[in-house]
Amino acid sequence: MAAKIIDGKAFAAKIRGEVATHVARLKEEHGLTPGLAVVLVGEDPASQVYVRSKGKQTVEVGMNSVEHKLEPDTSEADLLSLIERLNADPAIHGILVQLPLPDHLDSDLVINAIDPAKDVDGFHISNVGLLGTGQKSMVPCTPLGCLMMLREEHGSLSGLDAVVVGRSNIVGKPMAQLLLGDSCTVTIAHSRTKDLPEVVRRADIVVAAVGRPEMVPGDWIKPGATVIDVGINRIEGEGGKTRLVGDCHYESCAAVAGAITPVPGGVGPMTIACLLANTVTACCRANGLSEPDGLTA
Ligand SMILES: Nc1nc(=O)c2c([nH]1)NC[C@@H]1CN(c3ccc(C(=O)N[C@@H](CCC(=O)O)C(=O)O)cc3)C=[N+]21
Repeated sequence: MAAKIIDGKAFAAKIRGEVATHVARLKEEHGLTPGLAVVLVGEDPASQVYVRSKGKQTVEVGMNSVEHKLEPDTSEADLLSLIERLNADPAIHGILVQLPLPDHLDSDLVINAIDPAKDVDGFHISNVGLLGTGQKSMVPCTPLGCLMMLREEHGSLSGLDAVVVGRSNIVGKPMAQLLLGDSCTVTIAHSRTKDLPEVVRRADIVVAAVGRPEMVPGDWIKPGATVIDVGINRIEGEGGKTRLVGDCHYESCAAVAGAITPVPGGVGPMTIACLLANTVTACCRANGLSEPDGLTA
């Protein structure tokens, strides 16, 4: 059996279309233009690529995009004062500080300095707590994108066995909370998990978010399971060229899974679409307006 390939690129384009419709309505009916500020400290080339593509897509859906590029040796005090300014700026509805930050900056401190209402990454401790208790929050973009694809694929997720491989604060933990919120039976597995292959084999839904290239082989996958591959790893390919691979071994997993997300073109584009969706949601909440349906968890 060959798996259905979940087209994250097409799904993300659909989400961006819905976001654009809401942005147009906010402008027309309320004179509001959602604004997203992206803060990048240092010059990591991969980060610069993401920041550029976020900025481009933000403008394409009709929102304002502001980029702050800071020197790699920027002090914590300077970064915190920029965040304070953005917190106080009524034209800015979403703030994203690109991670990882250089080592001399305390990322927990920096993230928790963002106004939770503008924390479109959903990384502030208030948003983490709200999500964990089932209250309205800003939901982290990558897990939100994964949830949207899973709901589209399955309809109801109720009662399904879900295994999340990886326990990071940005993907694994919030992903597990969202799956639990949709009534899955959730296991969080990680590098110390005993009998990892056996644990993964139980799952109707596998979300791989460990950051290790092609770590999950097809013979760990239950036939017919849905595989969501969050990994984006650049590895050495043939002839010295680099290529992108996920955390799952695509060929072998696709041979047994019922459905699978490719890398690239799966979770990555959905992450950016959800960032735009979160910015519209934040703008609506900030102005006491009803928020778009279907763009939140
Ligand atoms: N505060 C913060 N929030 C983030 O959301 C965040 C971050 N920091 N730091 C860096 C990571 C990385 N990230 C990606 C988003 C989309 C693609 C994406 O669209 N990738 C394309 C391929 C891109 C390529 O070809 O390199 C795809 O998967 O199809 C990739 C990576 C968001 N991140």
